Amino acid sequence: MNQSKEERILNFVLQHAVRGDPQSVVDHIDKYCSQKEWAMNVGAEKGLILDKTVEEVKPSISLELGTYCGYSAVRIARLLKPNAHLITIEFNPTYAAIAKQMIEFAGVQDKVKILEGPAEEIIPQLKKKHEVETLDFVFLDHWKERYKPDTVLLEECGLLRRGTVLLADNIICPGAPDFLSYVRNNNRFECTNYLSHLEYLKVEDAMEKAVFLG
Ligand SMILES: O=C(NCCO)c1cc(-c2ccc(F)cc2)cc(O)c1O
Ligand SMILES: [Mg+2]
Repeated sequence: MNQSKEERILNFVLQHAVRGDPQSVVDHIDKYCSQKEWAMNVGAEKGLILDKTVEEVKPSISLELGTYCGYSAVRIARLLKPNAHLITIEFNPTYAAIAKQMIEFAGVQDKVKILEGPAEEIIPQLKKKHEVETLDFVFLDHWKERYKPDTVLLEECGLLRRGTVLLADNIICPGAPDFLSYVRNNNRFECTNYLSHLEYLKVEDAMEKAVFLG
């Protein structure tokens, strides 16, 4: 049976990257996806914005919406302090299976918990089932039409606290217009826009940081 693009990305990493080295895994995914097949990883340029945000926040508990192949989960986990954790939610079971192997190969499996299913079902379970109090950092990179409803859901579930930082990918391409107007017109969020480019291309894209003010 023919391999999927995501399996080809994973195999390239397994064959060429250094096991237990998250930077090597990140670099090899970027190498494959810039030279062979485009894929929707956040990529190196927007990845630097993600890195700077994680380094600034120093989160103890982070949530990622949209795992895909695990690129940004590995990217975030490599920067986490000891005993800090990332929960990443992926709707697509095939992607989740690839990401699990990617995260284990990178050696960050003790810092990352992958939860499979729709975010709108899992978010309400985070407090009781996954012992989350409040979130320090949220990376939004799943279905763009879910950014706004899931942000509202995070707030309704009491998962945001004063200073929780949301960082959203793809604000221009594909775009998340209802999310953008929601956070920018809501006086409980302090927003900053970071202009960049779509992963592996010259196409414009941006990330939006929205700090919850409580
Ligand atoms: O849908 C996305 N993510 C959720 C997947 O479950 C996504 C899409 C694109 C993209 C696709 C097609 C195109 F033509 C341009 C952009 C880029 C991204 O960074 C993304 O995160
Ligand atoms: Mg994205």
